[in-house]
Amino acid sequence: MPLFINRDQIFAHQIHLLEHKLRTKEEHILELETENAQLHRRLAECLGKIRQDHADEAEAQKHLQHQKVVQQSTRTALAKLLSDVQVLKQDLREVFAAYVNFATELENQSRLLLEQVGQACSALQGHHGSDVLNLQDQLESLGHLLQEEKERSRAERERRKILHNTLVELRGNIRVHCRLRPVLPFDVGQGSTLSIGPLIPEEVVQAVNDDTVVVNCTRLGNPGLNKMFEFERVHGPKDSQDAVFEEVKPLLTSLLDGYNVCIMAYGQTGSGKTHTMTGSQAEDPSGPQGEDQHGIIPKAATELFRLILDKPVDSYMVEVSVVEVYNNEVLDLLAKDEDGVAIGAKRDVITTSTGVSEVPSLSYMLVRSAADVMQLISSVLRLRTRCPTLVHRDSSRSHLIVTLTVSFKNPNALAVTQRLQSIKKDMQRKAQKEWWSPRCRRANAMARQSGDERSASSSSSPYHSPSHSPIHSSCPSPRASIALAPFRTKLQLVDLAGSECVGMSGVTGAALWETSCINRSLSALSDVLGALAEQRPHVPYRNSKLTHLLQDAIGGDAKLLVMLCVSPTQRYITESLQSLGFGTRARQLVFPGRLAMFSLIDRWPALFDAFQINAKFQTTTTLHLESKCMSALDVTLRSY
Ligand SMILES: Nc1ncnc2c1ncn2[C@@H]1O[C@H](COP(=O)(O)OP(=O)(O)OP(=O)(O)O)[C@@H](O)[C@H]1O
Repeated sequence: MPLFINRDQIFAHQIHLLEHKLRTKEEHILELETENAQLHRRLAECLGKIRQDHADEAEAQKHLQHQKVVQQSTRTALAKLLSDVQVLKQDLREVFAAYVNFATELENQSRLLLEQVGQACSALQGHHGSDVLNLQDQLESLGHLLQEEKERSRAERERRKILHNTLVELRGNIRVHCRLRPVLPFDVGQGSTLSIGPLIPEEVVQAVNDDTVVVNCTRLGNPGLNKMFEFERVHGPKDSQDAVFEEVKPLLTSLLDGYNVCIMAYGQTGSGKTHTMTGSQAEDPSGPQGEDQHGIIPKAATELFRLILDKPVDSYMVEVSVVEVYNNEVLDLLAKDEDGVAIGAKRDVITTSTGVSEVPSLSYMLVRSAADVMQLISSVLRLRTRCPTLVHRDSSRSHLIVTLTVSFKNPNALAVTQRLQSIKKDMQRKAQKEWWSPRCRRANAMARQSGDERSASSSSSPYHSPSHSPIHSSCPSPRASIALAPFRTKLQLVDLAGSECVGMSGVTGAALWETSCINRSLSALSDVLGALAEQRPHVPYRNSKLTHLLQDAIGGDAKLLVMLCVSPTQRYITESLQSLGFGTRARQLVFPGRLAMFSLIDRWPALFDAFQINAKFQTTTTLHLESKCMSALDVTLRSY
């Protein structure tokens, strides 16, 4: 069989072999290239490392160089320091040597000086010993004199204090303050047909200073005539509620001192009585209006509880009663029916056997804070009788009397207040029976100053009889007289109904009857003040329920403050003059205060005993007080 070798196959085989070889070579080349690349990379790394080593070496060289420099400078500094230390050591040695020298020298000098002083002293004692002793004696006696002077000035200060308190107390038994309200829109508006004034309100009443009001009466047919009225304090239209209360505040202290206190607002309708007593939002005096807008009642309650806070815990208890006097009837505004609804029950006023006015079955509420008081009052104020008048659309037609009764449990306070109460009753008795003669008083004082105290006091003054002295005779010893029951004083806060005339208020029918009742009770109040001022034996307290209710607060040693509220415009000039006249008459009650002053002079010894003041001081104080009282009386009499 022929052997055919296909050339194409051979070529193909060779090509295949060659391609295989070529691939193998190419793979070998690739491997070599990869190896070459790795070698290149390692070479680069080695080169980098060598470069880094070079840099590190350079840095180390630099550092070494720096170290060498530092070493060099340290060595130099150390050498300098060593030389300085050597110098300092040398200096120190020199200073120490100098100090030793100086100390030795000083010691020598001191010794020398001491010797000289000793020599001088012995020389002085030898020559002037008696002078020194004299000087010492003089110094000692001057010390004694100084001590005596100090003692005298202390006693004088005490004396002044007693005198001041007494005079303030006696002068202040009745005070009249006046408050002018600002001109308000209703001073023109409605009722202009009845108005006697012009449409543009003309201010005719003005406060000229702190204690004087002037009324321009030109339009009343007195051309160019100005009437002047003086009161203890006059508040102008710009005076705030706070300023008004500031003048009233001291009465709260008197209340806790054991005196009955009454603060009443008097004036025609719309003159600002309710604003002054309760604040303008009368039915919610504890409400959102600022405290500076509160009237005397809330502020007095706050002050009372503030004062009580300073006293021992639980030594005082405060109860509130609220009544209104309407058409000469007393209505208990705290009385409630079975359902607890306030009804304003009718009550009566009586005078007890001890001469105190009382309202049987009157409701009292125990209060523990001013907020309690105001909550109570605001809850009953809506019951108060009101009626719109031509002058004031929210006119109160009744007298509102808020009474805070304070009960004292403190026996010391009780002792003092009981003594004062006894004196008060005694003075009231005497003031009603007898009339004081200035000439006799002056004779008494002069007689007593010349030492004849006993004869003067027993012969001419009706107030000197020991039988009338509550402390000497009618009262048992002070301690024995202290009753166990708590002692009570009353703070009566009164918002009187308006004192306007019927024509001005424009009321008719039932309201006319109301107005007539209001005017009658106010005139009864005026009569009571008049009777007290004139020292009439009978004071007509019982002519009206209002005066009967306020009996304990008017006269005697009770403190009464009448706040006259006055509208400033021409339209109300007649009412304003009437109010100012009422205030002026009330002020004349100062006179019984003077009587009380002399009644008290008779009782200085008893009072001094009560307060354990020593005998020598009693004598000097009595003489001093009497002479002061006499001059105060002379001034008063001249002003009458
Ligand atoms: N000093 C005052 N400052 C600002 N407003 C006042 C002042 N006094 C009174 N007023 C305002 O005058 C108005 C009448 O005052 P208020 O109700 O106090 O009179 P009133 O004398 O109590 O009258 P009434 O006897 O008729 O009850 C009220 O709107 C009150 O806010």
